[in-house]
Amino acid sequence: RPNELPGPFKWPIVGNLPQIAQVNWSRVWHAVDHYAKIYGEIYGMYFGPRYVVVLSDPKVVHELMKRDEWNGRPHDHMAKIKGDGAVLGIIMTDGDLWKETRRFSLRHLRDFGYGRSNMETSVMDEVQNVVDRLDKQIGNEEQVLSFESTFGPAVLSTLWNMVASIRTELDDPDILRLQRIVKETLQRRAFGAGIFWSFQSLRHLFPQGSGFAQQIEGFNILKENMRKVITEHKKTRVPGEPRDFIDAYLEEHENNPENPYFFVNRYSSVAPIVTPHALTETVTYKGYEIPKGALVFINTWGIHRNKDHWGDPDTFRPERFLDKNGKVVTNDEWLLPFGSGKRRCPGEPLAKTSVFLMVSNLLQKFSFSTVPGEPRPSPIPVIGLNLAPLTYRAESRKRKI
Ligand code: HEM
Repeated sequence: RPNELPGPFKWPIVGNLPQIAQVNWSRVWHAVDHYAKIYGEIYGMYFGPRYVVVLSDPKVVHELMKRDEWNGRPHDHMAKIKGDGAVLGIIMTDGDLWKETRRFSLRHLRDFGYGRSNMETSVMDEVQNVVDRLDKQIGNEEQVLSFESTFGPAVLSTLWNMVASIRTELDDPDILRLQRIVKETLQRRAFGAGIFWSFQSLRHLFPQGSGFAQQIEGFNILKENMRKVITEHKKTRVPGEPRDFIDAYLEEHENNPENPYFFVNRYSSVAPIVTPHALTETVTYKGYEIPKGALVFINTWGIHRNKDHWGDPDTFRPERFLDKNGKVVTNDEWLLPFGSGKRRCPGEPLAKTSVFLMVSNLLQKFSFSTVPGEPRPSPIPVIGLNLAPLTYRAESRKRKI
């Protein structure tokens, strides 16, 4: 195409998959960042037939993410399957439906405490549960503990209480099972992960090998669970007196029957998710023409590890976020874990409150260290739509106060 963005040489059919494989096939974001260093702040590459625009400069990201046309989503088959044939929810929709759903969800979640000061109290209750559990597990001695699914259910519980008025116990087997299914299902549809993401129609030929069959099974279990909770709400709700988000939604739906809100996606949104954007129309940017439908990756991995900006990105040095007067710098434009602009993560208040209260309270009471004689916890993440740590073990002891 004339005026095409710079990018690696495109092979017939497979596009840039050989170049991606050459850098790192299983950690695609390394390859994405590798070519950003060669082709600059905005470049294009082909995952098989899928054209992807990669943004690697925070200024460009902040600028473009304010614009509607850069904030679409790819209309993948999976989004439709989740919504029984229609693309629904917040994460995978775009246009008016997305705007309305996002506005509706945030407005009504706020009615039930989301982002308000009492949310902190609720998160603190959950943090206390984790502290109590560790306290019991550690006893009077130090213990080597395995950390997996330790924090997820605590964060989920706060959200679930606002959505469905259900408080979940930390070791509730149903919640742990659902959390595992969400994790496994998301891991199977990790973007950029493998040939099946690039050539989506191969799923019909290899339903098992592509993970397609397992994803459908996972989503069906989640939907089944949501349906049960919704049916229960329908039976017990009092019109005009919504107890939680589901009641508010049902009320809206009753008053506007043709209104297509739905929130099957809600469950999977509990995980931090970086989903590719898609261009809703053909755009010209700095003289380059970028076609409608092109996917957009925000190279946050590369931005967060940019040596020119951070100096020593791999060193744990939290004081880098303090200014000369010891105050926390909150507006570093190079730090965008929650994305930027119109689709910026709406879970940020809950995520930040949970991480702060969880980490500070645990470290106040306990100390954690590596286990002598065992390898350090692996820095290699498990890839879902987000990157999560593998299960790890840590020597855990109570602090002497
Ligand atoms: C540390 C935790 C979290 C991180 C780092 C994170 C990060 C992100 C990022 C990068 C996006 C993509 C933004 C984009 O498409 O441009 C996103 C979207 C989203 N996140 Fe989070 N998130 C976290 C926790 C949460 C939580 C706890 C919730 C639920 C309350 C949540 C709900 C969502 C939703 C619904 C979207 C889709 C927004 C949209 O498409 O309009 N996130 N998140």
